[in-house]
Amino acid sequence: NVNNHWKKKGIPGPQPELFFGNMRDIWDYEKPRSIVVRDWTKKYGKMYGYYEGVRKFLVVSDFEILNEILVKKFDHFYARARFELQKTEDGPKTHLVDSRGAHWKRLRALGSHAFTNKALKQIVPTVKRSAVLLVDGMENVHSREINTLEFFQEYTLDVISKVALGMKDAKMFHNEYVQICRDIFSRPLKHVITVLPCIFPWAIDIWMAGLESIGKFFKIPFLMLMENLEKTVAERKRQREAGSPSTGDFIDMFLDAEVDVSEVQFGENSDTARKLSFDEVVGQCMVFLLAGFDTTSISLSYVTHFLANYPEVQDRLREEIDSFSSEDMDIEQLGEMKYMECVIKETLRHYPLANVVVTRECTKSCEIQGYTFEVGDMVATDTWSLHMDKEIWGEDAEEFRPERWMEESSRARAAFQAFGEGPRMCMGMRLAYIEEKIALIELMKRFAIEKTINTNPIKLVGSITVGPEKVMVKLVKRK
Ligand code: HEM
Repeated sequence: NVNNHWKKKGIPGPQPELFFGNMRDIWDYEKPRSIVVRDWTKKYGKMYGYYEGVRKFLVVSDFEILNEILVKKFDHFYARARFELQKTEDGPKTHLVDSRGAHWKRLRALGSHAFTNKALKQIVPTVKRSAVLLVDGMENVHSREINTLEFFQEYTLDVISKVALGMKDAKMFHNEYVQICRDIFSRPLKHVITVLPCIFPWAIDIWMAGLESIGKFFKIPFLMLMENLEKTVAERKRQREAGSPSTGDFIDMFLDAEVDVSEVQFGENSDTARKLSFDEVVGQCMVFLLAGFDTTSISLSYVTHFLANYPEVQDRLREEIDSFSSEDMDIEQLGEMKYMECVIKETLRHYPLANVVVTRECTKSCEIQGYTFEVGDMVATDTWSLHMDKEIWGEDAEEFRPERWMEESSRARAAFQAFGEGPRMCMGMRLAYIEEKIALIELMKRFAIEKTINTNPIKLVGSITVGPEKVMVKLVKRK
């Protein structure tokens, strides 16, 4: 019986049921998987097992073990666990987030062109313009009570549409991608499309082929997005062939990018292409669009929730902002905004919204702290528990206290894993900080954020990420 796997190994965990395993506990959009997993950790400890259908996950929130898996023994765990909807082998359309081994290494190396210091510097003016449009939009709301999440979704999509897809004329609040992206992220695990492959993973390749053909007749948000992106990239290729100059956005960067393959041999399968194929360029754009949209907007909305609840934090942050002349704000100045960084980090410590993506699959057997990991074992990280661990963060771990980041501490840097950890950690972290900082500067220069009767509590929802259903606050114009 596959659902006996953990029991046989002496690993504790919630009792699975036939076929579904523990899936029925974690498949609701209204009861995010990460929160259920965190509650299981309280019951079963820092290492336990559960099942998504017959997919077996070992949940880890022990810092030392996580550090081994994500950093020190990365060469034994260089693959992310396959998502429910992922083919068994990498193919020409496999994108960065899903890819493995040499293929991943090459996509990562080619994608990193988008996040060099030079590239980020060029992005700053675009981000600033989007931030001003954002607060203009907020000012136009009559009641002054707003759901900040909705606004930040418009903002992050505006930024990423412009810097990644070169959509210079994208109109904030009228961007056709917003709804498609919202639909993609609100798909619960509890859907026949995802549940069946968890129960019958051996049929995944047939299932995926079927989905691709059905997708031509039904409006599946993800496939609609891919179709749009394919058209955009094809159009850009045509323009370039006709002699148009580079626009400097991610599409051009990816079409230009080349990598020296001798440096990127990795894993068991080799990959010798130097450039990205058409499908890979489309895949990179999709990954950056989706990864950049949801995470950053959710993170910003949580920040406004805390700022509304902690006026003293808000005052201190505003003091910092006012002490900089924001007209010529560049990357260096943004880097000097230390308190701002503490506020963002402390928020992400409380709400590590993307931990579902921080999974690994064992690719070479090894032993860690007495436990033997076998090839194919899947590890899910419970960042929510790690971030509230009193042994690491102290007795006040559950308090929202940005100052903790300024204090001397023997805590390992890697104890903070909102962006994952190790060679496979988030690629867009620096862009996320830049976007968040610039949005908060513009927002707080213009408004004070106040609590209303609808601010608390926030309800957490999600499947791939965990976000607030909404964050209601009142914006009061500063004199
Ligand atoms: C607050 C905002 C963000 C958070 C909390 C976040 C979090 C994460 C996490 C937890 C992972 C998995 C890391 C791991 O497995 O160790 C990840 C991966 C990734 N993120 Fe982010 N992210 C954010 C913003 C962004 C942005 C703005 C972009 C790009 C535009 C981006 C691009 C990526 C990519 C490409 C990966 C996959 C990396 C790989 O597989 O090699 N992220 N992110």
